[in-house]
Amino acid sequence: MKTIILLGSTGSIGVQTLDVIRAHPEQFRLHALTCGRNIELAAQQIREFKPEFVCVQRKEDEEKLKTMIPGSVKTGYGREGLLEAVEQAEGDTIVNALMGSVGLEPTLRGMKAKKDVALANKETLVTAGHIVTRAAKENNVKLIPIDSEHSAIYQCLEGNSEKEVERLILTASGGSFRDKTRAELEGVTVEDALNHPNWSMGAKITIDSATMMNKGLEVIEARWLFDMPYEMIDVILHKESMIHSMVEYIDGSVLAHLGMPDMKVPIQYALSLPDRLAMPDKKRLNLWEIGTLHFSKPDFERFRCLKIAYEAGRIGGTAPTVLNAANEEAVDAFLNGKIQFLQIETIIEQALESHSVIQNPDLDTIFEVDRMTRRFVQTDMK
Ligand SMILES: NC(=O)C1=CN([C@@H]2O[C@H](COP(=O)(O)OP(=O)(O)OC[C@H]3O[C@@H](n4cnc5c(N)ncnc54)[C@H](OP(=O)(O)O)[C@@H]3O)[C@@H](O)[C@H]2O)C=CC1
Ligand SMILES: CC(=O)[C@@H](O)[C@H](O)COP(=O)(O)O
Ligand SMILES: [Mn+2]
Repeated sequence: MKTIILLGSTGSIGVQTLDVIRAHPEQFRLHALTCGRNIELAAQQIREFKPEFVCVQRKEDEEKLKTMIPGSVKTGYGREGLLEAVEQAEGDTIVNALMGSVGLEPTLRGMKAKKDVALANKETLVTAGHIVTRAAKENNVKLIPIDSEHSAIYQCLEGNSEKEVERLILTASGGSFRDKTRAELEGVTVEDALNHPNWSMGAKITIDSATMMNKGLEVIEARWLFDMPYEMIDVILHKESMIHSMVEYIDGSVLAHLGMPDMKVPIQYALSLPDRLAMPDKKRLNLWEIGTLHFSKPDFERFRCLKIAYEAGRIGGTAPTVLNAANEEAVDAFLNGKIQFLQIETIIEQALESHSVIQNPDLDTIFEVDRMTRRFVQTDMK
């Protein structure tokens, strides 16, 4: 029986993680959960899964939540509450399904508390990949990818020597606007952008997918998870999202991971590996029904965020921290109707241009650069 600490239980990945736990009560038990502001859903989850510790984002919500759940459940709120959740004595594995760089500190504290981390929260690796991967090694804990592309690559690497890898190939759907020209992106709406063709996900990642910053963040995520240089990480457009990613070896063999787009599969694998558990109700991939899969090379001028992310990744140091923080702020502004879709990339470029990169930053520097970048973007948008 594995005990789970789930950060971000009310989000898209969080809810699907609970689906996996529900389906395998003999394998997994929920020890703690955290949510942001959706305390109604959290209260339902608490009544069903009976965790011993729960945390919400705001103090006023903690008080409200206490009136909705059994008095025996311990509660917390905010940053301290998140850290208390990951430092619980019980809990083998943390599932980090938080959105944004708020997930960084809980990941590091959880590793220090000797917990394995199953990571959906890619922003953590983008903003401080060198610190997170070092913490995993120093504390001798596992850092397991949940992101579908990285789960695919992880599986395609299994049983093979990393020295024989020629390149990693991340597949990209192209997002909600994959068939639009750059000119057609002028004036697209939030509603259109949130309409992802293949995946039902949280709002922020769905916008990232539409700008293709999601793939840029994933390139940086892959660089840290698999310790590969950017020259060995490629992106290919594949609109069906059925090949989840590939690894090409030095003999020309390409290993791919295929399946229907469904995040429960990589979530379950991250919790059960090296074993695989059954998923009886899952819609199976029938290639004879699908017939044709499509592939093309991404145009870096059309998908400028992908180019910007590669550049920031290659510069290194605090550049990816700025990229991530500026993107989080810009996407939030777009979702709230404050800016146009194409301004997202412009804002990120401006933030990067005005920043003097610090190489090999420590954690305090990362936090400071994250804060300063958010302030820069917010001031710039006024
Ligand atoms: N959704 C997907 O299919 C995939 C997601 N990912 C990655 O997984 C992560 C989560 O994505 P997704 O589930 O879509 O996101 P959602 O926005 O759906 O969920 C985010 C979760 O984090 C909580 N949260 C947000 N901000 C805070 C905060 N400041 N303090 C505490 N809790 C907070 C939310 O709480 P509440 O809602 O209660 O406010 C919610 O539970 C992201 O990094 C994303 O890139 C990766 C691959 C696929
Ligand atoms: C499900 C998942 O892992 C997402 O990150 C997904 O990959 C988004 O799709 P695209 O970024 O390829 O549109
Ligand atoms: Mn992904």
